[in-house]
Amino acid sequence: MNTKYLDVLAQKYDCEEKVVTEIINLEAILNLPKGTEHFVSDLHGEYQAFQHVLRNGSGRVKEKIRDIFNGVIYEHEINELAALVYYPEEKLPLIKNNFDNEQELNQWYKVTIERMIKLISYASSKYTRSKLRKALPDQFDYIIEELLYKTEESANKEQYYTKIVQQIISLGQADKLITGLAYSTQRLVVDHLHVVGDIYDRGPEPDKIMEALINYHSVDIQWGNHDALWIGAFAGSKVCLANIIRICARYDNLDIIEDVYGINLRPLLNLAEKYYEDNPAFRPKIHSDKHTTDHEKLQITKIHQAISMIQFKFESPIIKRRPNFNMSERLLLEKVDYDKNEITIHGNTYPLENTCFATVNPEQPDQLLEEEKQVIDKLLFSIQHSEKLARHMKFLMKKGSLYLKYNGNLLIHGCIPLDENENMEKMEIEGKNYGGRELLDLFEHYLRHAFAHPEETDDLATDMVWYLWTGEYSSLFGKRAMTTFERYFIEDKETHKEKKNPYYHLRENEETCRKILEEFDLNPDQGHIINGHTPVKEIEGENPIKANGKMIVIDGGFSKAYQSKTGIAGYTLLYNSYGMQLVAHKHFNSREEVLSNGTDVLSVKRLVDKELERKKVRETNVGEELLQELSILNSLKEYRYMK
Ligand SMILES: O=P(O)(O)OC[C@H]1O[C@](O)(COP(=O)(O)O)[C@@H](O)[C@@H]1O
Ligand SMILES: [Mn+2]
Repeated sequence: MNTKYLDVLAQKYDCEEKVVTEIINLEAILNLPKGTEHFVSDLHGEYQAFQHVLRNGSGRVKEKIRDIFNGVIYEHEINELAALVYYPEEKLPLIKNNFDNEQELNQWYKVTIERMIKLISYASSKYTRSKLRKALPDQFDYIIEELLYKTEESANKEQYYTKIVQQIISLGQADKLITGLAYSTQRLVVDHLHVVGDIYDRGPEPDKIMEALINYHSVDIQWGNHDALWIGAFAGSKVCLANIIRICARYDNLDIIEDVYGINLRPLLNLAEKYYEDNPAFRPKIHSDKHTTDHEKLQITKIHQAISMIQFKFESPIIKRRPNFNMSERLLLEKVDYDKNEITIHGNTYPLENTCFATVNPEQPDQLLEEEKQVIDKLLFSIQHSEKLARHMKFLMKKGSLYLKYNGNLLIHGCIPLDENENMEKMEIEGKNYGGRELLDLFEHYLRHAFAHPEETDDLATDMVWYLWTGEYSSLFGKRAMTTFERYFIEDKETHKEKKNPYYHLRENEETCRKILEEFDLNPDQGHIINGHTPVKEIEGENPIKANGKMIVIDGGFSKAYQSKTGIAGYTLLYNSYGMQLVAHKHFNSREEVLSNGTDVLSVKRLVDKELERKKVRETNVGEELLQELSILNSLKEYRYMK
């Protein structure tokens, strides 16, 4: 070990006792049970449902409450306490309304604070004191620690405890303390959160999800295809930019672009008003809780057409300058017979409907009008100068990656592209063939390069981000081609089908999954692949746990738009020291419902895997880092203090 480095370290550990204390501390942590990991995916802008799952820890909060209080307090009190932990600010006034004198209220405060302290003590039992301290609300950490370490047997202590609580109440601090305790409990119940992709698109509040993640104590993100699309737009890809606006228009979510991220849509609207009319294929999908007027709907329909046509035009030059993307079949504007209003794809000719080709020059269909170019340039400028979007995208980059190896598992949104014979599919990039892990690493390299060079709009890295959205060997897309054009303009549904990568049926086989885990240097006996991206259709009997438990698919559809297909409202996965449990969530109606009757969204749990022995921190990613630190500290001890 480099002695210079040890000398620097010795400044922090300037006596033997300090080194020894830290060594003992790390050893102790290594022997604690591993913290609980929480996996979610395909949030698709559904902030309300997501934040509920975060607050209740996919049912963990209720479970802990039951562990302590089942048979001790009434069921309605259990529900009330749970609702208080999830939504303290909203629940407190509701409860307080029930009391008509101060004495009763104070008694309730006393009992509740005591119960919450018990809950925190239980929820933190597998953590060190230092970790617990970090989870406590700053302004009350001293007081809570005092309350936590009171010993029930001692009468003196009991008095002391009662006095503290009385003081808190009489000083008007009880609500704040209860709120702080509630958030600490939420935090202790889940140690680390994994978001396995697709935060953006379709739903109304992706920005709020981003804010929640930014404020979350410990999180990582595996990018989904929709997240990559947003990153691409911010990184200078005009075709990605057109896509995100198209999807927002389609789902009646343009306010995300306009109000949340502050992008002026006026130039696009002007263009849309000039060239487009009403068109049934482009009317927004309206959610029931939105009050969009007919006039607004018409405007959105026009914008939707304008931006879709811009998108199709931008696709052509990329396809032409990147022959290795192998997408010439997707040069659809060139396959249209503009006189006959039909298109020939794969040798079949189809009539076109709901077309909106007013800005298309049949001689050169991918040519953008000057106005279209100006609109997209202005949009790109505003997107890249939105402070809020910059903050969100930087966070996606900082915490995100294309895949993650974590505690022996492989987390990936989409797939590992495979051929029918289970071989890693290879893609040629700059004269070399890449497959499997190597291909994914290269994709990630390009995405990061594109992000670091937002001024480049047509280079390979930027085009590659779009490829990740829609290319046949993209690990995020996992399908052969995206049939957006066909779905707007061709009636025959056969043309709408998007053929999935063989991965999606091969992943049912245990052997395939083991092979993939090995490709990523993971132990196939212990590891699992955790996937999002493809909604599991419980309704049709599909099982999210595949390949003898090696493969877990957790996209159950937080996305409201997909819930009729899946039949549930999303899966989440919990992985604690005892094993893995999959939770299927029923529809989340509203926080009001949870608040008023305290009943939770009922969740069904399924055991995926049970650890034979309780898993310790030593066997985790964090443990690996701690072991390294430990070895450095041991070197320091020998070098400085054993001479
Ligand atoms: O349901 P929509 O809005 O038509 O979107 C369909 C498109 O979304 C995709 O499924 C990609 O989105 P997901 O990652 O959510 O599956 C495309 O394959 C498909 O073309
Ligand atoms: Mn996806």
